[in-house]
Amino acid sequence: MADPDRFSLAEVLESFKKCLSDEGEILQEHYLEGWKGLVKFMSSLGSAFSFISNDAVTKIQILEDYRSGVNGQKYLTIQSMVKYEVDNELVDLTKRGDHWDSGCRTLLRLHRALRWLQLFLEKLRVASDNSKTSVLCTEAYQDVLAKYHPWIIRKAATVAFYMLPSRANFFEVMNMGPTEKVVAILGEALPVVAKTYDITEDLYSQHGLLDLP
Ligand SMILES: CCCCCCCC/C=C\CCCCCCCC(=O)N[C@@H](COP(=O)(O)O)[C@H](O)/C=C/CCCCCCCCCCCCC
Repeated sequence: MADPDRFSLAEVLESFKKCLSDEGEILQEHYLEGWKGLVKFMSSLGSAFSFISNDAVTKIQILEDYRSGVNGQKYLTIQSMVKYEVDNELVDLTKRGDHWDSGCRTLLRLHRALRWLQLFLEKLRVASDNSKTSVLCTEAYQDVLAKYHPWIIRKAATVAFYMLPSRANFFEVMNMGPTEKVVAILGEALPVVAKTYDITEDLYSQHGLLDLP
């Protein structure tokens, strides 16, 4: 029987595929499922990564709480969440106040990390067997995510990245079989992740939500 606590890239990919509706909406249930799958992967990397997975878990939980709350219907899709929170002034737009943990602000943090994931997976896909995942991960982090983090987080993240296993061991943890198969799955996963990212980026840009504090 499949171990529900074991990371499966195929399941993560399936969740991100399912989160895109035919109408171009992003279903939060599956979006968050994809993130939960990624957190499983982080958990298998050891305690040096706990501070990162704890932050992701906290943010996933905030969004899950909205989804299961009295206004849960408004949180079915990212689009409906944005509309509901913006229309009802439930988002702190310029400085942290009563709505510091709005759904929009919380999801923005995951959305930015999704861009990191997209870059990292692309680097991983095209890298040679002897490439260091620590270098690939650091490059992707510096390119897109580091600018949003204070010095102390950047430092801790960079130290943690040094603990990453080799590309071969990394692929083993991915639980997907031989390298060629993982590379093929990554090729399939990337457009899905990119589309999810692009739709969210456009939506947030239209509403002026890309710099939420
Ligand atoms: C297909 C499988 C291969 C790749 C698997 C990767 C698995 C990655 C899983 C989870 C990624 C974690 C995402 C973390 C979300 C971070 C959100 C964030 O930016 N939070 C910061 C800002 O929040 P607020 O303070 O404004 O509330 C927060 O300060 C950050 C705290 C923790 C550090 C975040 C560093 C993120 C580095 C990117 C992930 C590296 C994972 C490496 C593992 C390969």
